[in-house]
Amino acid sequence: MFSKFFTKNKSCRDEISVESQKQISDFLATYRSDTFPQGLLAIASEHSITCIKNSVVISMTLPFPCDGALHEVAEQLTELLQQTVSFDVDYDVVPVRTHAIKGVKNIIAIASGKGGVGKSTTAVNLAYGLIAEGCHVGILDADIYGPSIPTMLGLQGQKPSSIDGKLLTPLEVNNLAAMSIGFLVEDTKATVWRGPMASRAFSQLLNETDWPDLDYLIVDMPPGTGDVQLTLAQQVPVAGAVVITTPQDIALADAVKGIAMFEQVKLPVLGIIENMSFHQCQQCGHQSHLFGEGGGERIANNENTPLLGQLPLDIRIREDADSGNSVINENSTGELALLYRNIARKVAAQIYYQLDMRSPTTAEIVTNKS
Ligand SMILES: Nc1ncnc2c1ncn2[C@@H]1O[C@H](COP(=O)(O)OP(=O)(O)OP(=O)(O)O)[C@@H](O)[C@H]1O
Repeated sequence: MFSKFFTKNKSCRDEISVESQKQISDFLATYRSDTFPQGLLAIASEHSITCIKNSVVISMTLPFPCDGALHEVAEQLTELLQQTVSFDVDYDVVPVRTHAIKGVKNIIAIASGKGGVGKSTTAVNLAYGLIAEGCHVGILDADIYGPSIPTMLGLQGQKPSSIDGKLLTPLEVNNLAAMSIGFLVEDTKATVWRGPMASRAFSQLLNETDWPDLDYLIVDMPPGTGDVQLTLAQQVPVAGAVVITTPQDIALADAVKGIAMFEQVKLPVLGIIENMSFHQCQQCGHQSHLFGEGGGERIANNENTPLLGQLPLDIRIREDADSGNSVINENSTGELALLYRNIARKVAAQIYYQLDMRSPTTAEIVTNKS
């Protein structure tokens, strides 16, 4: 559970007019958006409306992090009522599959059929995006042969400690718990490992880390669809996988192989992210589709999986990744940060709508199948 937006101060509660109460309730009952396709109230529990120091506060518990989406609702209500409206939310994320990784609720695998498409960069920014949306997140670098997460988090050269001599304490940066083989061995040593050795090392990393309480653990998978990737996909109790691609035909063909690999091991695919979709001119705003256009959408349609978002080829993303920073930590409401946050929220929403038994849509899918 995670409480935000507001510190409750029960001593200064005012009366809220019946008319305002009704206006808010009507608005919430009919509100629909990408994040809340069935409405906000359909997934909220314990909802109440109070007025504190002349501001309206809507309290509720929701099943996935969505601060950004609630911010939009609050803005619209503030406009409607001509009075400040904010949310006081608890997020109650639950594990959608049983597993033995202590502290971790849901594992999300970030994969790509092809190397160099920006999988690790996207994994890091999605992790920060989920934190910005209001939940607790960790990242595990499973890219045993080319661990880049330590550099992208600005943690190169740092080593995890151990309190009991058995479990490793993950490193932490900007509220993100992180573990990587790159913290433990030199890059050159890991690259010569053969398949079984690599998957053993990964399994130790996953199971012998003392993870704090995490709503989501992002696992940055090694690129490709070979034996190592297949073994890892089977080894990790993944809730769902996200496939990163660029718009080139060759990357798209490999992304389709990635989706097929997850289907083979019966892991749900949450959707596709198209990275480096376009370049936007800083001066005139013109968008050039350097690597082709519409490919991510096409394969999403063909594979019957959502296109979770399209990210630009942008020098700020590259510079931040190289210097251990993130556009989200620099400005969590900047244009690029919001793109990542929207995608992160969609990933969390997909887990709920597709796989969480509390969701009416999950129940529907299960009922239809049986
Ligand atoms: N949207 C983007 N805009 C600009 N540069 C990007 C973007 N996404 C990734 N990059 C840059 O592209 C390079 C490759 O990215 P990254 O290491 O994340 O790819 P990867 O798919 O994880 O690679 P590998 O397959 O080797 O693990 C990095 O220099 C990164 O900063």
